[in-house]
Amino acid sequence: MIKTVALSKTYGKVKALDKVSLEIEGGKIHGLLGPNGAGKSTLFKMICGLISPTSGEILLPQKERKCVGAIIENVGLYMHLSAFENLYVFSKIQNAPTQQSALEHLLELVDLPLDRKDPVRNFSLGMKQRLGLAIAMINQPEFLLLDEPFSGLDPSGTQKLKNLLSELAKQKNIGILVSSHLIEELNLISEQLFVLQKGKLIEQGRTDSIIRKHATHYLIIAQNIQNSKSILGYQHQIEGQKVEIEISAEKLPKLLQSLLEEGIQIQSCKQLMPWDTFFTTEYDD
Ligand SMILES: Nc1ncnc2c1ncn2[C@@H]1O[C@H](COP(=O)(O)OP(=O)(O)OP(=O)(O)O)[C@@H](O)[C@H]1O
Repeated sequence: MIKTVALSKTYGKVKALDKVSLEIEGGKIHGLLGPNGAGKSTLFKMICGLISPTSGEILLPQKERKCVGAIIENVGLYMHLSAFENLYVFSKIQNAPTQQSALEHLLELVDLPLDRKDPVRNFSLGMKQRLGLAIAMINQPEFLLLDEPFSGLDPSGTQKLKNLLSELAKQKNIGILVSSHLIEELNLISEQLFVLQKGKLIEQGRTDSIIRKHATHYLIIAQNIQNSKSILGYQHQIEGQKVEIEISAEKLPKLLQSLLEEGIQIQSCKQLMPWDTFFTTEYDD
């Protein structure tokens, strides 16, 4: 298990991380949800030993940080080299085995073809991410820290990476911490969820229960929503064609039915989490 105890990092006046205590368990995928600037990369960098905490502690299962593999910010690949050559160079740097069989095993582990000899600049983003994962696996770590690994991936690339991470957690008993600013990316793959906001851990628990607990806010987009009388019975806020409404999941179908009967042309209806609202505010600033 990796444990952080009241971990804090201050840059001048900015509290990048404020007394964060969490545990990463073997064999499980943990999600780290937070908007830009929440402190996700800072947390990853401190666990990897790239920066030191201002205060607090990080307890690792072994003294050596070799038990942790990571992709932080982005995958630094040698674009002019092949996947095999990249693995060779990174293994050499890390004093790990460089035999063909060891490197091919890593390629197979992340579902990359063994017969691609061309430079990785030709690879899709998903393939580059999976190669980054293979590099993070060079020392056969017990834990993986992946900073925004789904960023920029298309749905199929995202699904492939999700499957791969689930397999690594289950089959190799690896404890994984994956960050994202989108709940959709962490829902279904992460068993445990940590929510960071302005350096503070504002929620932690089972991902499904956190989502269920907050499942009372919806965003409905409809052209003539301002004409609706049905929404008046609920706490709501209208902005143009959008209405943010507080309603239980059980009552929602009835409301949608009433809207249709009123002739409201619904374009979409999406469940909102508190952090969705928070993130929107952040982006608008
Ligand atoms: N080296 C640094 N010097 C000064 N401030 C920093 C430094 N690194 C990070 N910060 C600040 O610390 C806060 C947390 O940054 P961090 O990069 O950890 O957030 P993040 O959640 O990873 O965001 P993003 O998703 O944008 O990468 C931000 O306010 C950021 O500007």
